[in-house]
Amino acid sequence: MTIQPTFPAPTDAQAPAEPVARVTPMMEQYLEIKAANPGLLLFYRMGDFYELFFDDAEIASRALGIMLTKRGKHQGADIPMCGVPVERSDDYLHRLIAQGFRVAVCEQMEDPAAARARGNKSVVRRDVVRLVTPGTLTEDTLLDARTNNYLLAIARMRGSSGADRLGLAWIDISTSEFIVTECAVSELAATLARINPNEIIVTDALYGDTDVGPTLREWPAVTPLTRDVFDSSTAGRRLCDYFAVATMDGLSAMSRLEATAAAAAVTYIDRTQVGKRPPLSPPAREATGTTMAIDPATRANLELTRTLGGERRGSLLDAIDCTVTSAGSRLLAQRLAAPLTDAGAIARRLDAIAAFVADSGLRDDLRSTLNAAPDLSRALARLSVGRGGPRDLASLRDAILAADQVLAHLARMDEPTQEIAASMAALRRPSRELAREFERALAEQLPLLKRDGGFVREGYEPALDESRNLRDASRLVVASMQARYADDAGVKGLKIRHNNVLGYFVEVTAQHGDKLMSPPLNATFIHRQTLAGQVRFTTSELGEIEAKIANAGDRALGLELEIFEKLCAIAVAASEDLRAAALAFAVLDVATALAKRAVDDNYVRPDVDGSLSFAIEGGRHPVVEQALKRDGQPFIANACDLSPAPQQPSGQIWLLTGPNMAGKSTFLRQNALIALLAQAGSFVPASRARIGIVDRLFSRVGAADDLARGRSTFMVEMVETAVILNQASERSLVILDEIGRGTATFDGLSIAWAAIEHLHEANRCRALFATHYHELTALSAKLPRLFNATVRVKEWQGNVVFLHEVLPGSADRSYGIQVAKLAGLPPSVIARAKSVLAKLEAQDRGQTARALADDLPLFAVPSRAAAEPAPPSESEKLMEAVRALHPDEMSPREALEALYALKAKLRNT
Ligand SMILES: Nc1ncnc2c1ncn2[C@@H]1O[C@H](COP(=O)(O)OP(=O)(O)OP(=O)(O)O)[C@@H](O)[C@H]1O
Repeated sequence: MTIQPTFPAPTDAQAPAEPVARVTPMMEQYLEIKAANPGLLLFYRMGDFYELFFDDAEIASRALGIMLTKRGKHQGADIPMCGVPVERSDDYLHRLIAQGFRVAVCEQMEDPAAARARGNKSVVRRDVVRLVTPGTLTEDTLLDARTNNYLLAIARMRGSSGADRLGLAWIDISTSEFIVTECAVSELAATLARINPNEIIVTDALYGDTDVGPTLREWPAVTPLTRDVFDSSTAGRRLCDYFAVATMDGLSAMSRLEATAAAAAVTYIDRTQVGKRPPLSPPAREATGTTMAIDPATRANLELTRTLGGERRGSLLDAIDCTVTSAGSRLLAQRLAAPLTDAGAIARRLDAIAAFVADSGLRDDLRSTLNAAPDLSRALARLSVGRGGPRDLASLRDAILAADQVLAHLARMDEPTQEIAASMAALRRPSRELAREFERALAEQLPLLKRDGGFVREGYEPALDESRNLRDASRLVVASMQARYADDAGVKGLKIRHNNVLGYFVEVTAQHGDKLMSPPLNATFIHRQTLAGQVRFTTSELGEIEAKIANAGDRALGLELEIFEKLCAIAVAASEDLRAAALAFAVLDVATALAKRAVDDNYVRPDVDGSLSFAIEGGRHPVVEQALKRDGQPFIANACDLSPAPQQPSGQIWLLTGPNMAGKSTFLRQNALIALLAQAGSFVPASRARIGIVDRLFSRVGAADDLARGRSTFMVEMVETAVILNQASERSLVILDEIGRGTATFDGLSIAWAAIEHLHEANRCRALFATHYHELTALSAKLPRLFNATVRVKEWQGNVVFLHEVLPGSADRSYGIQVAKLAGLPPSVIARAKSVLAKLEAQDRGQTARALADDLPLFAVPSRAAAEPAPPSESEKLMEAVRALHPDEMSPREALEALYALKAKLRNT
């Protein structure tokens, strides 16, 4: 089966399109397979190498830095070729996938001898056994153990309200996770940023769409596919087929849109694995609005899982992650990426952490057991797609043993919390008999590959023991032959050796060669090879023994492989229970790790509820605090209260002024991160925290151009600010750092001014606003929920000392020149800057601002209703309805229904 992208993908390497005339049979076969796999590089197996030809060869040699050679001619021209050794192909695949290529792996499907037997011109049968794409990897060597590897499918349909809706389905085949949800087109960017898929599949119509296309093109690996993969009328059948069930009822109640995306995802997996179906959990439906919405810019700015430079080190995840298993690390990353909005669910996570904070002995015991437990879900996934090895079977056995140890530790708890109790139930699910069977079957030392044999324990299978004994006995015979031959020939140094070309052979040094080649010894020793220092012989007796050894060895290996398949089938049949146990390990790892972080770094349990509170005492920035600690510096804790009156005397919007380098940005980010950690179900770096559920987190911090999209620094800043002012609700938390600084002073001041008024009057959200425009502090006189705060510094002998303390009030100056002096600007420039500043200050910009605050009508910000455009006329509605149709994505029946609906609308106008 082949994937048929309907557009020339960037990785497309086209073989020549001319008719295949007078080409060698092998080239004919190559071109046929290549044509059936457009858009993919073809790894064409030839002996110990995968070879690439034509454009593929040129692309791969450039991408991998390997030599480009040529082999034969095609249509009179040389055929470019390059190759990678099969043994190291994973490494090359990894590099190609990382660069956005997709690869079709074509294997030899028969022994070359079998092809030769068919005739001289016969070509070895070959077939594509697997398409390697970024979202469908299962090999450990190609995966990052600590992150999920998601394939995500997006389907589009017209929602009941008339607006387009998107159905999303995402799968990690290396862990079997399968989730579906729906979202609006406007939510797509944030949802994708949260899931962070490694590959996205869509219809080519959606890829080229003006609404959705630009968001998709931000992602490196998007694979457009033909419409049939996203056909909603066959979605149910394809899902039933994949899960081998008769009806979809048991597969959770998905919407039609979700089912369409889910079916597309499983169809693609089916195709890339070429018929092997990795077992997947039934699709779990993620209800909309259950997670905190965080747009991509905020996610990037807050450096949740990666820093702005793309590193894991220095991110929030890196700072708090002390999990001991890869699955735990993946789960923690997922939780941070998708904080919850349900206070009950958050409390369940926090209860588990609290239990492990309270009992350090239990926590340590669990962590050391988990540390030794294998990555169960990935081992299981490899086994189920036929790429597992003996060590994966051992992983299953060891995981079940570890489950018993974990249960024994947890039995010490008087009353396990709900999350812990659920994990315990999951750990009891896998059959213990499976572990015992594997224990009986598997040897102590295991080879990596099953084809190496030797992994079944002696005594497990009598027939296997018999073959092995025969093989080993024959080897002993060979050893005794060596002594006998040495005696017969009178050559002490005679040796019997083995290699893959000659098999067993007798070897003597060159000086004894003639003796063995002359009568009478030449009747026994048949000359095979003369090397510089040695001469090699065989004997008929040696040939017979060799055949016996080979037969017994082959039979032993055959039996071992049969046993492997049997054990594999047992494991796959138990996969649901094993997956549940794998998740329980991860949950316990995360809970104990967060408990350890809480104890080590002094984090507290936050109160998360349905209020609009935001009261942090002694708050710290988790990443900066750790960095300072490494340098032996203390972090100065700060409070922040954005709760609505009457609980607090300040205000829901804090306007933070203060000198450069004082710690404004740190303060803003730490409060956003505390809210995020709390809702992800973690303790937080503070001495007390009460947080009313935040539905969306917005930030506008830092400045970077987006030249790739043709946006200047200021444009990026304004686009992000626009999103906030248009979308933030009363439940949102907004942090804005120095908006307006990227343009002329008065333009910037005016924009910042108007933005604060809008946040106060229209959005009514909780917000922190840092600025160098001290004029803005005048606004607090008019806006009752605006509160001025400042970061304290001390001046000492003309220098500025940063105290990093946030206090009520406003800064009178920025100390920019002092900071510039600290940074080493030439003294002449500093002196000149001081005199310019003195002149500017004499003009007193503050006066103007105060006048503005007095003059402007307070409610100059239009209310939401007033800002809304007039309702559309009937004919506009009709035109909108036509525009929203996507004929390429409709079945004939849907198209007909749409046509009737339009006629009905026309009658209403
Ligand atoms: N609460 C704190 N305790 C100790 N050190 C801090 C604290 N806050 C910030 N710092 C230190 O001060 C440095 C500057 O902080 P930050 O970038 O937040 O300042 P800023 O006021 O936003 O500066 P600018 O206005 O120049 O952007 C940080 O890198 C950190 O090392």
